[in-house]
Amino acid sequence: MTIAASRPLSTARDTTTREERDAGARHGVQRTAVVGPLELEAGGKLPDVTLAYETWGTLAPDAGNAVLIQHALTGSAHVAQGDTDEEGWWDGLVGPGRAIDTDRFFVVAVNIIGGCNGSTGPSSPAPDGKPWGSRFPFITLRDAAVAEARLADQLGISQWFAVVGGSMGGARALEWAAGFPERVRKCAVIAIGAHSTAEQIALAQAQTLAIRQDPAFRDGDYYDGPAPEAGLALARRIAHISYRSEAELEARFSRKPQEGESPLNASALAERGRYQVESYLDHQGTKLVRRFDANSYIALTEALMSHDVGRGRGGVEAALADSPVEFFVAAVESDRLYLPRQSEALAAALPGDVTVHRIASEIGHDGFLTEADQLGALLGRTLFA
Ligand SMILES: CC(=O)SCCNC(=O)CCNC(=O)[C@H](O)C(C)(C)COP(=O)(O)OP(=O)(O)OC[C@H]1O[C@@H](n2cnc3c(N)ncnc32)[C@H](O)[C@@H]1OP(=O)(O)O
Ligand SMILES: N[C@@H](CCO)C(=O)O
Repeated sequence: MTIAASRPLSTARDTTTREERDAGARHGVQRTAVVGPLELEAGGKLPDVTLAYETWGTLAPDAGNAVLIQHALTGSAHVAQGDTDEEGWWDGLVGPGRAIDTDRFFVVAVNIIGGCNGSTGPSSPAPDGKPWGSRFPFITLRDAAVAEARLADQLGISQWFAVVGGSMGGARALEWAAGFPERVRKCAVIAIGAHSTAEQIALAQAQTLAIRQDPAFRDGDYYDGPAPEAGLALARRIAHISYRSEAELEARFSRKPQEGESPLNASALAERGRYQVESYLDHQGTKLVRRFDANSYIALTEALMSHDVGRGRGGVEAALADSPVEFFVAAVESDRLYLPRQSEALAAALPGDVTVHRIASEIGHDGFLTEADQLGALLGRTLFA
């Protein structure tokens, strides 16, 4: 088998301490690995990349049971609860006896480069010891796959049994399949198309501008002062509307006022009470601000804007037409951000007759998270049968 190693293994080193290594033997506990310098697709360079990752289950002697799970925009490597107290974001799908059965598979999840959950990102120290901030280079999802391939080398995994992801995680999975076809047996691409569309880029730009125009942003060098929380919260509101369907928002909130507030009764504009849906979006914004870095939000949103599996490969069809990978494609029926027809177009570009599985949900894009049981049933009778 050809291993498309991204750089010599000798430059990659695992820097986990003894204690971290012992902790890493427990499932769902974060570990880190240094995978060396990374020349980036768009021309920049990261001198020494750290990846945070978690694992569940046991790697088979032939390393043939390894599954890589890729998180979405604001996700982390904590896919499943494992031996920890913290719930995972795909607990319904990953765990003992689940569709991705950790009694059978060795599951790995990696925090993407550019993120803020343990891997090298804008809030990490640059070589001068100060946070990267505005100096953090532009990264693409392809760069992320290259870095992750080095981690796979360190873990002794020459080929994944499967790479699975939803939303931005699906785009990352697709990048793995296109960039390292010999290293991926099966690939599940959920709630994402082959490339970002004009509307997805437009919505993303509104989000990044919301952050950039917050006075606290200071061109991204805000780590010695207040964070651009208002901008990040506004970005999340814009995004969250696109993650939920019109029908779900209407059924849940309609025109109801938030309890104790009156949207029509105010003596001044600034005092107007909120509709329930406004309060809900405020809450989603506040929650994200507590757990996510604004620069990472921009870096990853712009990486997702650049998503195009056909870039530099002669287009989407040429990138995938002769792929040896077995693909699974799924779309959420009510997704208004990553439309099911975009998943259909992806499937049409893949070799063979690839069915687009429909996740029945009224919720919208976030259905790939909320309908984990349904997705598990679909994966359990296809890729993971
Ligand atoms: C694949 C990935 O990597 S993604 C990683 C994980 N991502 C996330 O966790 C993203 C953030 N979370 C989400 O997007 C969603 O919570 C999901 C998709 C995970 C789950 O969706 P749902 O269960 O439908 O939750 P929903 O979006 O409705 O949010 C419920 C919250 O809104 C709050 N809420 C509901 N109505 C109102 C209101 N009128 N005013 C204020 N808050 C409200 C609830 O109290 C609840 O708060 P809590 O989350 O702090 O407990
Ligand atoms: N709720 C998901 C949606 C993006 O796919 C996230 O925040 O990552």
